[in-house]
Amino acid sequence: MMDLFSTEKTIFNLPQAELIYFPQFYTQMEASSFFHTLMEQTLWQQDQITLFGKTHKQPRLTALYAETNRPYSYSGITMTPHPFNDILLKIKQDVEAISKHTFNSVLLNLYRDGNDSNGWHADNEKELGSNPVIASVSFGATRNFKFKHRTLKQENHKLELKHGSLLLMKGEMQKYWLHQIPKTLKPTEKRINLTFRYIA
Ligand SMILES: O=C(O)CCC(=O)C(=O)O
Ligand SMILES: [Fe+2]
Repeated sequence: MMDLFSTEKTIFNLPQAELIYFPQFYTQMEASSFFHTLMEQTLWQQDQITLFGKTHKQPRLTALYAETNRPYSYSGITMTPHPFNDILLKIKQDVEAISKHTFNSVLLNLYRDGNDSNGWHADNEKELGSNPVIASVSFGATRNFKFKHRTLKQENHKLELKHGSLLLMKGEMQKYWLHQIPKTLKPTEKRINLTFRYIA
């Protein structure tokens, strides 16, 4: 049988992190089909976040899907997951096959345009355990993923996350590094990102 996804990959050599990028995890055709289905089927919501005592709307839409209905909290938001659907299960299986890890939840982000963003953070909630493997799949517009080491100031990088790509974050990345999707002034179409996680 023919492989539907390409295993062509770039491994970044970074201190205290393992980052592996598969630019064409899915073909452009498959990726476009996933994008449209996820756009329509996902139960998107926009949460309020409190930062420095002020309440704002989160600058993107999100949705959480998981195998259990236990609530998950991050950045002061508690989300109640929806059960996995067929398309999310299919992507989860593909990502599990290539990463040789098991995931039980996925957080989806919808960046509606260049004004939507995701600020500097690490995915270091204690339910994720000490060195979590996080699999990040992107569909739609290309956006810059920026990542920087918390203390080694010269370690400041960016990667363009493309339509149909997979980025695996492993090792001590969530302990020693921060990442973000900054706003952009360039006219930018919608982008959907899925981060698969194992929540204990
Ligand atoms: O949109 C992305 O590529 C990153 C998403 C992310 O970092 C997160 O949801 O924790
Ligand atoms: Fe993240």
